[in-house]
Amino acid sequence: MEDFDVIVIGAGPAGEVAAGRLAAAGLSTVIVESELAGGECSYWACMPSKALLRPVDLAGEVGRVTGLRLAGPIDAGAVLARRDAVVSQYDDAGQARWLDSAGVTLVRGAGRLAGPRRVEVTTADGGVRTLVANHAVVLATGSRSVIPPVAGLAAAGPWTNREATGARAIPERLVVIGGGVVACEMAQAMRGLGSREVTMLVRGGDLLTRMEPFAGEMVARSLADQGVDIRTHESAEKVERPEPGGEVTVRLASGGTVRADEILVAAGRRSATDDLGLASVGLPESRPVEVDDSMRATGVADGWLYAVGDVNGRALLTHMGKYQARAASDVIVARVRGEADDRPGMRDRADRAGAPQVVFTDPQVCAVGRTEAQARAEGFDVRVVEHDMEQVAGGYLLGEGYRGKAKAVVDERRRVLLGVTFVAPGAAELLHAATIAVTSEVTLDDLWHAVPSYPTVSEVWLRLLEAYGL
Ligand SMILES: Cc1cc2nc3c(=O)[nH]c(=O)nc-3n(C[C@H](O)[C@H](O)[C@H](O)COP(=O)(O)OP(=O)(O)OC[C@H]3O[C@@H](n4cnc5c(N)ncnc54)[C@H](O)[C@@H]3O)c2cc1C
Ligand SMILES: NC(=O)c1ccc[n+]([C@@H]2O[C@H](COP(=O)([O-])OP(=O)(O)OC[C@H]3O[C@@H](n4cnc5c(N)ncnc54)[C@H](O)[C@@H]3O)[C@@H](O)[C@H]2O)c1
Repeated sequence: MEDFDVIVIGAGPAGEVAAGRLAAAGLSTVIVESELAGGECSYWACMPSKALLRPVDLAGEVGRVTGLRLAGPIDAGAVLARRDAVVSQYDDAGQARWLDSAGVTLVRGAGRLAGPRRVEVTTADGGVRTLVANHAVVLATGSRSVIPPVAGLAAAGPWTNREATGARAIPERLVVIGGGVVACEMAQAMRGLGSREVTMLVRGGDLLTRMEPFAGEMVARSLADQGVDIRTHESAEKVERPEPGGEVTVRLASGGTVRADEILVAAGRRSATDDLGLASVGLPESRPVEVDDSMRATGVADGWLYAVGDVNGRALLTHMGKYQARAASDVIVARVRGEADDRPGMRDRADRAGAPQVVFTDPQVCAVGRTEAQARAEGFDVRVVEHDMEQVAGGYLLGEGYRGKAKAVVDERRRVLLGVTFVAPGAAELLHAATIAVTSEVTLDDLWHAVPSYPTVSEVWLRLLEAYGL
């Protein structure tokens, strides 16, 4: 039996941030990892997907600038090699060194709760190590892809985010199940990198349904212009792949058939809580771990269990998992020291207000706070202002055919922003200004004095305020 002040299970971004901060505060900290330190984000999600999308994005930009022209198609082989470098050739030695330098003990194996403050780790050789926490256990086990129960789908060996972001070659023909973030980003990447046919099967009528409706519409238009075949109100009824790795045939609910070389399932994710021993501490299995705003698991006596990142289901985003990890670790340290545990940084308020997110399609979708529909459903006195971003000098200058749209959702009672969405090429870096305004509840009258430079796309802020009537 080995004892530590805190045990963290899962060394993805959320777990690593929690462990690093706890160790920096002087608590003896162990982190348990069953695969690669760095987690889904580093090897099979954020990092490789953005490495694949970056050249596609830039090619789109070049295509809009008069006088510039790509010399030929994107060199997909070089892009895949660059992706391999971005994921450190799927080797976590660098992350392990960082943990070591931060004073965190890394234990490799699958962690499982075995009663209060006790974790059993099954190691690669089949051995079991028992760890005991003096103060707290932090669950940071992330999430896994959902494979819908479509006949023949699981047996067809579909791609999930792992195989798509880790592709060894670009498939000639790809069929994608889903219309969410992974589906849109990967459809864009594969088409841009050379797939001849990309077909998206979208259950409902729209893409990116958690965003403002115009976001999904603009991304759909752009994907269609690039040759992606988007089939809305369509789903796979049966999947056949007689030869492993051979052609896939998808029978559609509407009666048709799509044939492809690969099938990507991008139908959402579920918290990685199977086989985590949650029942041993009285929590339901196979569900997100419910937490309060200090990230403490609800319903666990003595409050020693915390959950950060995808595993708690609050916001499946790396930056939000890391934000939650900072709150949880500071709270744990304060509670160990007997200090106030409710200082300003110690409670999650950003998730409730609407986490910021960028979808790295062309155009990029950047949103923070509530959508108009959410704000109305929550009973706010809502007013909406919108502006087309190509009408801003900075946008117009970015290229021929540049199109963008901004929308702000205003709380009329307080004259503050409840949410902002930008959909435009290269808009990602615009988002943080909106995040500051929404989070800090800056009044529109104060925003008026934040003068955007000419001629930048940020002048859209001025246009939104003018549209409001300032
Ligand atoms: C294709 C794709 C692209 C994405 N792009 C973005 C993006 O651009 N920006 C963004 O913010 N988010 C993005 N996300 C979401 C992002 O990847 C996740 O929100 C993030 O990885 C969550 O971090 P985490 O630390 O909670 O979990 P994870 O990154 O999933 O890490 C969890 C870790 O826990 C380990 N683990 C699990 N169970 C055990 C166990 N029992 N014992 C020991 N170890 C265990 C796992 O091996 C893993 O290393 C993307 C997701 C996908 C699928
Ligand atoms: N740039 C980013 O920030 C980024 C990029 C990728 C992923 N992510 C995160 O990862 C998470 C997972 O992404 P995702 O795209 O897998 O999920 P998602 O929830 O965004 O989209 C899931 C899609 O699958 C569809 N779907 C669900 N069940 C289905 C079924 N049975 N049959 C057919 N279609 C079905 C949904 O209608 C939806 O279109 C997201 O919550 C997102 O926040 C973030």
